[in-house]
Amino acid sequence: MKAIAFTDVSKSYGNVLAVDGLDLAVEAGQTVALLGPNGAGKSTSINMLLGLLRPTRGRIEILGRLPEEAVSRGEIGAMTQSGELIPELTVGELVDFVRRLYPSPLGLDEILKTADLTDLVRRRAAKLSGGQAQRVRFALAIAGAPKLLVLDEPTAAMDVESRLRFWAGMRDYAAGGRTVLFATHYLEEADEHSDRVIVISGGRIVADGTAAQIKAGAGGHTVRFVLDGQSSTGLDALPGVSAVEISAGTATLRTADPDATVAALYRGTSLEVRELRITGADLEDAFLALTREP
Ligand SMILES: Nc1ncnc2c1ncn2[C@@H]1O[C@H](COP(=O)(O)OP(=O)(O)OP(=O)(O)O)[C@@H](O)[C@H]1O
Repeated sequence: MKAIAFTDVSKSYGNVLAVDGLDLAVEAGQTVALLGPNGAGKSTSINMLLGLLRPTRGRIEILGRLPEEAVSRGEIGAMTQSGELIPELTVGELVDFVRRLYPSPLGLDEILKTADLTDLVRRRAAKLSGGQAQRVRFALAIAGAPKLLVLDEPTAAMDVESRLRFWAGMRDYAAGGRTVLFATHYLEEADEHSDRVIVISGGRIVADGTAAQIKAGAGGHTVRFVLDGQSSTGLDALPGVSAVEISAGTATLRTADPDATVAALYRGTSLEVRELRITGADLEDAFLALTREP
């Protein structure tokens, strides 16, 4: 049984097609990053997965059930982009209150430790910083020991320190064989904290694999050098080159064979090449290549 199964799922808002025929299967135990630019359809997909929105077409199953059923059985924990905390309650009261609503919750101490809130247990919610409040939302999401944890841009309000603590907690939680799906704009988070990256753009999946596979699929390497005012004519015909961009006097060549490209650049052109740099494609290059508007 799959943890998440989308079969030909679409969602329209009036005449805006937000999600366009999504097919997606996630095995139990995977940690999946959902990556995409603004408006790609990430939140819409997550809200359908949580049973908060119904698809216009297609079918969604979570752990073999309809999303609403999985939610009502406490099998999905979620951290969405909104969600008010009750300001008068302390962190400890709030977490304990929510965990008691579930049939087989995690222990209070375990939740507080996983979300790194032990030192804040007596702090009132009204006095929490943005990053601390996000860690409380994370604690509430894991309180019922859900088999599937869904996080929509979980680190949006967090500083670097809070992010590190948050990801350590998420990894602890996932390590117990649970399934995690998180949406993010941060490529490095997808790279570091997931074992599968799904890139969506315009409501469709445009790439699906490990971060390494997606990087490799983006055209291998980048050769950059300072071109200044010299002509860029012919750069796109150099061996291996699949794309050329000129920006602020710098030429960026995407190439499958950086050695051949550089050799031809020196031997086959009369350009004065300065500050040459060769890099492997990173996830950001891949992401931009995959989600560029046609
Ligand atoms: N309630 C709504 N009514 C009308 N259009 C909507 C609604 N919610 C989302 N949309 C549109 O659907 C598309 C997908 O939006 P969605 O919020 O799912 O994207 P996203 O990938 O989560 O974006 P972001 O990264 O900005 O949160 C966008 O074009 C958006 O404007």
